[in-house]
Amino acid sequence: MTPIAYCRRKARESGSSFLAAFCFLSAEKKDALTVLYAYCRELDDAVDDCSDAQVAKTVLAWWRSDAAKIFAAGQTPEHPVNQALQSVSAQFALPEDELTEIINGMEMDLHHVRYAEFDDLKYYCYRVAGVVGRLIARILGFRDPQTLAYAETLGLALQLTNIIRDVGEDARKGRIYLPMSELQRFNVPAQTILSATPTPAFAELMAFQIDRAGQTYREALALLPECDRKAQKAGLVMGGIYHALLQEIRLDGGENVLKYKIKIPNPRKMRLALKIWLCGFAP
Ligand SMILES: CC(C)=CCC/C(C)=C/CC/C(C)=C/COP(=O)(O)OP(=O)(O)O
Repeated sequence: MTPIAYCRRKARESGSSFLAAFCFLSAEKKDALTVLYAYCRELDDAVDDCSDAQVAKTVLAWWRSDAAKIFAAGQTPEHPVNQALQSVSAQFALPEDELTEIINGMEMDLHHVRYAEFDDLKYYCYRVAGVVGRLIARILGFRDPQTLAYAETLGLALQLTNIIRDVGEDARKGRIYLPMSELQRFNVPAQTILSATPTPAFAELMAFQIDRAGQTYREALALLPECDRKAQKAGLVMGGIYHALLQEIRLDGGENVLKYKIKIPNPRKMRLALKIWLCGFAP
């Protein structure tokens, strides 16, 4: 199997919310985003598949050394995803530090099961999603460098939405991403989340989290220069799909994230993608 065929299969099998956004792109950009997606997915799976943090650390160290070969003259990485990324990085001038920052983010996840302040959580989000946004923006193309700031902020909005949607699932793994200072401010003991027993205080905490994530989409969009709107359309579709997910969570009452994972059905995702591609996205 060729490296790109491997990445396509990996992306297809993931059933990600974002693949609908790739449909309207040229084959070249679609393949590049598929390779970047496969890289993020492989790293995520590598960590998730290890029940022991020490083993996960070793696996990530292997990925770090194999990914370094992408940028080392005359070297070929061993993993098919890194091999595919070698061509994509050269073609779209992807910076090494942004690609390795994603590995740093995954590693952070092994040590941090709690974040004290929102700024600590934001730093994690930058590493696992902000840089992904920047890399996506580089593949899609831009004229104004401020587009990178837009993409980084949209990455934060998406990651905050993901954290909100997955509060219950993460709690079952003993993880709470919501900042501890905010749990205290809203009088929500960690045990409420870990034992999945919604309370009025938890509902208020979630309403605050949902509002802030919504505000982050608006901040991101305000940063996108007009001249790059067309080139960045596929990223806007990704943002639109996740923004619709945030609205669903809000309409569902917010606190139900403790009980089940809210999803947008595939046909609605495709309709949304087409609508945003044709008419734009205004959160
Ligand atoms: C410019 C731009 C587009 C910025 C966004 C950057 C970006 C895609 C960040 C990833 C954040 C995220 C929530 C990943 C989950 O993916 P998943 O496939 O696990 O999601 P799923 O669980 O909803 O399918």
